[in-house]
Amino acid sequence: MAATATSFQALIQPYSNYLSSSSLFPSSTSCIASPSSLLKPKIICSSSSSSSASPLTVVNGNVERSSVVPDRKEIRLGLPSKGRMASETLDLLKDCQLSVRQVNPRQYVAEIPLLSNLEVWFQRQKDIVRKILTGDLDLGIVGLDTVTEFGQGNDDLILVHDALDYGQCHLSIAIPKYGIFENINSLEELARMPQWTKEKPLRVATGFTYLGPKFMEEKGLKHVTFSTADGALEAAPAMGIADCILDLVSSGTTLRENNLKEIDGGVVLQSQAVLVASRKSLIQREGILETTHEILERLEAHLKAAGQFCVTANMRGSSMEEVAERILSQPSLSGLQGPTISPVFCKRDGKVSPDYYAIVICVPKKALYKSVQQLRAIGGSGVLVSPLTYIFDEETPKWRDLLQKLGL
Ligand SMILES: Nc1ncnc2c1ncn2[C@@H]1O[C@H](COP(=O)(O)OP(=O)(O)OP(=O)(O)O)[C@@H](O)[C@H]1O
Ligand SMILES: O=P(O)(O)OC[C@H]1O[C@H](OP(=O)(O)OP(=O)(O)O)[C@H](O)[C@@H]1O
Ligand SMILES: [Mg+2]
Repeated sequence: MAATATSFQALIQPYSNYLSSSSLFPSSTSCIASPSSLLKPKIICSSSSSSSASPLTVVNGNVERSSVVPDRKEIRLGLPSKGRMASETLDLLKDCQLSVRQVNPRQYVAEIPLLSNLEVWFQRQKDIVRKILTGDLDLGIVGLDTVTEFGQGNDDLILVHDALDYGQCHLSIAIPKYGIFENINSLEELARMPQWTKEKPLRVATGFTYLGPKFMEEKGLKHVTFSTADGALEAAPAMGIADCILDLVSSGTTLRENNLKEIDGGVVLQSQAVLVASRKSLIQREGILETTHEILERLEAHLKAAGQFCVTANMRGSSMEEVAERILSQPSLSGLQGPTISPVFCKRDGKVSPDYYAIVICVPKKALYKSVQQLRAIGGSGVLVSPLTYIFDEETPKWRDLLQKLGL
């Protein structure tokens, strides 16, 4: 087993079994057995209202919950209260006709009028994850990085939708471009540097005090120590506080501006916004499965539609089959399940017959112009392009997955 010559060393070693799993959500992992939870003292507080009540254990800000969900009627959904995910989350819900009605921005409770048994609670992202674990929230929309860092492999967290298509970033190690790191370009090379010893370990600055040590341990890096700060981590190497950082990257601008570079094999996690839920809530709380099903169906149908345009065009031809053959001869015109073709009837010389055909296809947004060119090439005219609100599949694949995860 790899040893880390640090203040983490004593903490990591006894828990190496928990750290060695490569799965994000190993079924047997407990959230209390983690290096970061052990960084802070366990606070044991007794309930003052009842002498017989069992003490609450607060671990790394997470209150361990009982196996029974708190007794309340409403289903609670946590949404980011501020920051870069907040407005995009509200926009996504609005696009799914699930607009959130908030009386004023400083009020932390709101509603989605279409979902009558649901309360929305605006919270910091990490608190959404913590509160799902304590049972104070049932569902939440947050970044996968936050779920993974603060969920710490807890089996109660279930990803209902793992790709909401915004908030994309990755958690990555970055090292200086200069000095002893000039020719270092991979995690392997970083690990092999002779500079890191028991007495003088590699110093990593990160806000991810659970995932950081876990990743280094899994990659077999010896002699690593971690320090933490709440932001502007990119300054740490230049300030001499750390040798490298482990932080979120999206455009890469902050790294570049601070003379830092990513390295091969240094990505810990790819992240985007996800819908997460408490397994216990999903199983025990009345009405939650129906509400989750509706949210999930709308999300999936909207996300599928968001990448497509609906294209209609007119086309002359001798029959529907002949028109279909011409359309299907073009690679960008096959639509979702093939083209819809309807005859457009005209009266000529007193006789009603199909004069031309109207075709309807779904086209990926990225391929729109190519599709229009191909339509024209086979005699299409009067091409109309409109956005799509939803594409409902016969069955929601993610719903099937969820039922399977719940053993239902
Ligand atoms: N470039 C990025 N940097 C940081 N987070 C990003 C980036 N791009 C997307 N994200 C997502 O946004 C989340 C962070 O949002 P934000 O910075 O608003 O919150 P925060 O500052 O971490 O929250 P808090 O103030 O509660 O600590 C990340 O967890 C991640 O999922
Ligand atoms: O790759 P980029 O697009 O440059 O984004 C990455 C930066 O954005 C985040 O910081 P944030 O803006 O949240 O400020 P913070 O450092 O105070 O956390 C993150 O911690 C990085 O510093
Ligand atoms: Mg930052």
